[in-house]
Amino acid sequence: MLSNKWSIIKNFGRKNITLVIFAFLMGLCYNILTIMIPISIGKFYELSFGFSSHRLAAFKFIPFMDAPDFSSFLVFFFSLVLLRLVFEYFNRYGIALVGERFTKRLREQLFINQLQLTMGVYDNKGIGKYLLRYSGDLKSIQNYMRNGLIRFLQDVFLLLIVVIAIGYFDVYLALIIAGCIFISSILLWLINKALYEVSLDRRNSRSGMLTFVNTRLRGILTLKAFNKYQPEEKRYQKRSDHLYTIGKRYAKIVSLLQAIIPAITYAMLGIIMLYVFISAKNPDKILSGSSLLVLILLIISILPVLRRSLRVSIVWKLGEISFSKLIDIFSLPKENQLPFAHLVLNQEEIVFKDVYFGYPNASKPVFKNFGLSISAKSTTLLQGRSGTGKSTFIRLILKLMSPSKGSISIGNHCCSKLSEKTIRKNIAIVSKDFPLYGKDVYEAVVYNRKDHNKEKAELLLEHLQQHEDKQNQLQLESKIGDLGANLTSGQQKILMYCRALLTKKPILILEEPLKELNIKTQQLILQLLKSIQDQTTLILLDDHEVKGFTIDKVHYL
Ligand SMILES: Nc1ncnc2c1ncn2[C@@H]1O[C@H](COP(=O)(O)OP(=O)(O)OP(=O)(O)O)[C@@H](O)[C@H]1O
Repeated sequence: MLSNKWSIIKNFGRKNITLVIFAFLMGLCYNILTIMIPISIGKFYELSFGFSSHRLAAFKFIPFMDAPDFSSFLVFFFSLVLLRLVFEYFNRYGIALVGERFTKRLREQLFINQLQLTMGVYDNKGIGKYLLRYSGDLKSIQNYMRNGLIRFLQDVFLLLIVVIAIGYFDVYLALIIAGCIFISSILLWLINKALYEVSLDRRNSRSGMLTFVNTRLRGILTLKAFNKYQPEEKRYQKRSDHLYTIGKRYAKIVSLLQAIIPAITYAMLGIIMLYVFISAKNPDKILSGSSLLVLILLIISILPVLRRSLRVSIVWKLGEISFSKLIDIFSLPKENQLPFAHLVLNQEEIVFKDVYFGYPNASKPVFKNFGLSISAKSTTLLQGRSGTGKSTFIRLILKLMSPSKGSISIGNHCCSKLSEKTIRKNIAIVSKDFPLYGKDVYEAVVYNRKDHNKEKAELLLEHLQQHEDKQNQLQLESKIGDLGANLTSGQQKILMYCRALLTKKPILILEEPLKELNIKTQQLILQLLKSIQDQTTLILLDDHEVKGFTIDKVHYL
């Protein structure tokens, strides 16, 4: 759906058609009134000094052009000013709203998209690449929508009607102006092309620096503990120097662009003056005082619009870069492309058949022809030393990763045919690889925050903490810090149990089930597990045997 820029824009346009038409209509009215003001000044000139121009009479269809006296002219003139104010306000507001709505939609899609990317994508480029980014891109895209698209179309339309209005007074002059605009556009398009290359470099270099800082800050404790300030400073400085060099190149081209646009517009005025001077020698072509005044005012009133239109190609180019970045993200592989199915997998056997899995950047696979079957409502221990693949097993069963060969199935359902959400609805986990998440205990253990869940959570938490020291006991309101950083490892483990047990899912996976817990809490947990053993498929992963518990099957990794 979001495969290219135009499909994104069209999609938005379709859903916001009323707003877009409103902004355009307001712009149209505002443009017409902008042109009517210089024309009305010509009328003022006629009324005040008694001149009369047959060319100005061509605009008789405009109400005030017929004004018999100065006072009725003034009434029309002030109505014109007032209407222009109203239309300009609604036009600007409409365009701004289009920009705001467009980026709102994009940033929401971007957020969901980044959450839904497959694990392989994060592993490939580093999670930092997908964090806290894209605000600059969204700004360029907003600018593209507002100034590059809607306002630009409006400006072109205004320029067109002004050139036509000038054509009423003098066809040759209108052609000269149109020619000048055309030549200037080509010249500026060429300069902007050079600017595009530098802009691309500058943006990539800036993005690289953001990722750099992000990674350093995430590892800040190690940096501090091992006194790594100096090498990091040097690396950062190197990147910063590179960005400065690109910045200088960018500044050179932008300065040229900024200086050349006014020069072009003044040169155009010069050409027009030359034309008027030459045509003044031809008695047939002499323009009356009021027509000349209207012409000058028309030309002056379009100068800012002309400048804005000539600058637009950089808005397009920057928007283009940002759009292509976002489209790249939208086209990365995502989870849950398969439909969600309401399946309760409490009677199904879990089977790993000839599973082959290796991490993309690792030299040897973690699993090679790995086979295993786990009966429903049984208790299985997967025992293996560090690095034998316990965490990888969890990732595979949760479909965070998929095997390159072989299959994983739950009952008759092959996991490759089930959406990730369907599978995860049936599995609860206690593992250090899935840290606590939320600002307080309640948020960390309960997903559905309805009142009756709060009571259940409170009771279970109290039960699980009965053997903990008073000062270590947590309340639902206790703050947990970033990913549980404020808590001891024992408290974290208790909350992980609380989170897993509250969901009452048919499959429960426990990595190192008793580690970090005091002896009495270990006994408590074992009792609790025993009480659910006959309704739950329990999978324990540990590097040694788990005592005090009936295990149906042990599988050595
Ligand atoms: N993202 C990754 N990229 C490359 N290799 C990885 C990745 N994650 C794990 N590995 C490698 O895969 C192998 C299995 O790792 P895994 O984390 O599954 O082991 P484990 O049994 O859970 O170990 P531990 O008990 O120490 O957590 C290890 O050799 C590890 O180095």
